[in-house]
Amino acid sequence: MSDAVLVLNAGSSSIKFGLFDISEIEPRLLCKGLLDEHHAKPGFTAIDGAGNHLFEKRRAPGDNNGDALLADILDWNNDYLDGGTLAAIGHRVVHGGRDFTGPAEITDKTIEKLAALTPLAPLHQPRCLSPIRAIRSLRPGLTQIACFDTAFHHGLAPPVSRFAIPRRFEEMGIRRYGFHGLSFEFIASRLAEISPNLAGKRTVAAHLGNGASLCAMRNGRSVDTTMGFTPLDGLMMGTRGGAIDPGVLLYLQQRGMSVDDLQHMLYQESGLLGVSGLSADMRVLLASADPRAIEAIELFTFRVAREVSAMANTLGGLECLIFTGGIGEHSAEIRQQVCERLQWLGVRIDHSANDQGSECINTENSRVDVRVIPTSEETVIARHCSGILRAQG
Ligand SMILES: Nc1ncnc2c1ncn2[C@@H]1O[C@H](COP(=O)(O)OP(=O)(O)O)[C@@H](O)[C@H]1O
Ligand SMILES: CC(=O)OP(=O)(O)O
Ligand SMILES: [Mg+2]
Repeated sequence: MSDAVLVLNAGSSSIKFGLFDISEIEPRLLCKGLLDEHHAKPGFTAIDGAGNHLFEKRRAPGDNNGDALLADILDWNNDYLDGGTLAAIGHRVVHGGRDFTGPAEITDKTIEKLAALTPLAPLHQPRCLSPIRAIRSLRPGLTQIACFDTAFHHGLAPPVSRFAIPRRFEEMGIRRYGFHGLSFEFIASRLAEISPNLAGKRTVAAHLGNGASLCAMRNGRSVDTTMGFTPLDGLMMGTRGGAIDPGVLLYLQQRGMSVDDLQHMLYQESGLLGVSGLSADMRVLLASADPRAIEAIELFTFRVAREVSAMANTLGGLECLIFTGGIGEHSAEIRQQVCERLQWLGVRIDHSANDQGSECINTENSRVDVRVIPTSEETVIARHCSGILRAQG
């Protein structure tokens, strides 16, 4: 066994990991899994690239110390690699701010700069930084590389990147950054693999997971996206409401709501959870007959379709629509509801292809190519790590 990289993807609702062999230019997935701190018995499970169960380690109920769980994964990796070397750990870091426009090797200075961005992604940044810090103390000599959700969008320029507020705030870095860039970068690479013709189309990629955003892209580049300065903007999400009239926030503050309470409401109590009053999990809502669940789903699909139209405006048309993320990949019902609202843009889906979750789900007479493409942020991170390690020799 040769060199490998371990990738950690700390999202808002899960911590995913992937172990990749990087002896060839294109990293090869060896195994992947979920680190589950909230399970009754915290621990992790691992499956191989074909989905076969490989390993499970569980701790006693309540023993959810993140550092101990990471130590378990590192120990298991050691056994699994059987003499192979763990060359680096790659991390998804949600906010790179102004300073990080591409992958970066982690140093104490990097950690300090990334920690300073916590107010811009309070749900995510601490979850990304905590394993980085833990591994620095568990394996001080091990190379760690941060790959940023914001980096794919770093070429966004005015007017797309700009808020209509006084310019002095833009000089402070208050602009639209965009997120889910590692996922969109993966989608762009898949489109190029499927056909160069597809990659050149005016495309909107819909990453619909616990967090959700759209990316307008063409020829492998982001030209617009729905998230902004923080991952609160744009679409409705599991616990985030997306775009909101800022006057609501002023009003609530004037009525005595504290900044912390407001932050909690916007990041943790809104979205599908807030509107349904039942759950942030789309599966639960789709299975429910409660009218509030139905209304939450209706608002979700309405907002996706509305923002797809806005992205089509930036692109000057819509030729390709991609669904990805936990909801986008797995829910035929949500894809159908979104596509129904986009018929005026020429979107037509084949219901049986959609129900089967086929890759291509548009009808022959659809003006828009509609695809379901499973994303892999972990693969993109492994590619960046491999590139950096190769460049270092
Ligand atoms: N079969 C399904 N039908 C509808 N929604 C699903 C399905 N499977 C997963 N999901 C949704 O996907 C969400 C998780 O998406 P994912 O992209 O994995 O999350 P994260 O944003 O944490 O990376 C879950 O909250 C759930 O709502
Ligand atoms: C940026 C973001 O919202 O990430 P996630 O989907 O993992 O919550
Ligand atoms: Mg995610």
